[in-house]
Amino acid sequence: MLLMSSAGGLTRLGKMGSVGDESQGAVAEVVKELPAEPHLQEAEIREDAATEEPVVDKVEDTSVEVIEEPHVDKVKDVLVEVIGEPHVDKVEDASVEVIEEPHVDKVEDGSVEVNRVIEEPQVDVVEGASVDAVTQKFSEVMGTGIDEKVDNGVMTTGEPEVMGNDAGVEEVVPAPKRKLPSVKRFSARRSAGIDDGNTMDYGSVATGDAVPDSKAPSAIRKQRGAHRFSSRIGLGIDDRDTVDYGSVTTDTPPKPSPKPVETSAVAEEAVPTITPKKVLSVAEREQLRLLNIKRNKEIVCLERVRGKLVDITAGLELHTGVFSRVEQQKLVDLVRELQAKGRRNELKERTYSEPRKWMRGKGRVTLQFGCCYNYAVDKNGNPPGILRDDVVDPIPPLLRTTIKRLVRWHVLPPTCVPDSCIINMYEEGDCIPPHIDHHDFLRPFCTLSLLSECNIVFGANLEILGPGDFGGTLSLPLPVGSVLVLNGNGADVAKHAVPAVPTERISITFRKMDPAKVPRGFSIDKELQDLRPAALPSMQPDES
Ligand SMILES: O=C(O)CCC(=O)C(=O)O
Ligand SMILES: [Fe+2]
Repeated sequence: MLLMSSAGGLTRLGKMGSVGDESQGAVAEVVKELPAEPHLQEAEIREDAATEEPVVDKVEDTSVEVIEEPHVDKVKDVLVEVIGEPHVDKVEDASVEVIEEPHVDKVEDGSVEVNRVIEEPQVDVVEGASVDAVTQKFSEVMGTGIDEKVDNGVMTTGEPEVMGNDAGVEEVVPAPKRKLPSVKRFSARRSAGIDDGNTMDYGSVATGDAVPDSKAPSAIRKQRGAHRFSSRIGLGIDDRDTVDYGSVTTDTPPKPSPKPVETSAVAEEAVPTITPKKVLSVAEREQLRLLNIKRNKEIVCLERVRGKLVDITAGLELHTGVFSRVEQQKLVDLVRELQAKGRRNELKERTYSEPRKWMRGKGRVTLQFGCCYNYAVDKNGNPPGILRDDVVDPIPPLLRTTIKRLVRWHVLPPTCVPDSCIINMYEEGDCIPPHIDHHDFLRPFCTLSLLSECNIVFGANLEILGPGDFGGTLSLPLPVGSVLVLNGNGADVAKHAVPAVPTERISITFRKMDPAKVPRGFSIDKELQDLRPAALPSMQPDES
């Protein structure tokens, strides 16, 4: 199998409920020193700058506030307390998928297997049609590496680099080799409250042909109840039989080869024929793109929450290979350009925020578009949430294009098109502390990763182990160019955090505002209305 999910290694971090009596004091100490949520201090730090107040005092206040479960005025029907972030004033009807015993198929030698069903998009499938064959054929036609090969963990991404307009292509650059994140196991035994000292394999992110950790030979086998994931299966394409799929049709027929010029000197020799590259149509490129996106919708993480086993990450989806290298570079260039503008005060005041940094894990640069999100009660007494009377800059064109792509490429549903975004610029050591995204934003929302891979940690109760160090039940690598979609329990039961990043990273979080909470005078961009997902590859063979 050539296609594989490049993401989804899972590791378990920390210990659930391990803050015992003796360590609690120490942890509390650490937390007191910690900036709880860099954004929390944004407004205050700006004020500090004006008033010359020491920043540390403010940070201590905020940090303490965070471990005291602020802002949770009302939590109804939610099996987990929202600690740490923030700003969840009211959680209503949060759906919690409680996995009752009948859903646990097997408990044998400590193993727990849970049936999960992959949402499979509807697709017309031609029996025996093979993605490999088609991508190979595309590859031959284009003369560039579209096929995807996995060799010792190094994958050549199949996708040619695409530049140009939204759907079209102006330039094709060979894709780079990139290392696959290793597939790691995590033990759900303890998080599921089954602490018998044995490690078990459970819930590894399904990865198609990804090679599991050698110490975890059964990481994939044990998912018998669940479906193994591959983008092919995710697309409803059964590739068990590989059939050569015939030629690829294009809108632009190839130009005839130039006739070889005969000269007396070479008349008898074979003259090489120049084979022109076929130009794929926009539609074909789009289909190819869809085939190359890997969609992991089976991220399972069981925790016992108030006595019940809960899949706290149900609803999470990791889409990898979404944005090409060139597209990523354009986004990075834009972010840097916006940062430069922010520094020159060329953006609206609350669009750009660059908090003072004074310790590891303190402060990320952020850029907000569409709305101003207030992370903590500000100097005017505004509560956390969208500030209805503050304006920030509108979403820049490239980010609007990115939103359109996310919908068209089946990453986000057309029913929840983002109308706001926040860019997080992490320098080495920066982090985002445990939080649940505010309910002024609808679900699902998503985060695009750029520049470097890092882990995001999930858990019903994330531990603060030190500055920028958070322990949770699940640590999920976020490859560059990937998009993590947060929904369901994954958005509302599990908290998430990004521990101190090893190297510079940018993420862009796209969210749709609750229509009742949008800034006054806000109107949705026409460009973002009536978006439709692209038709999925139909795999019809060429009949010519
Ligand atoms: O940087 C990330 O991947 C996560 C960002 C995030 O959690 C947020 O913006 O709310
Ligand atoms: Fe978040």
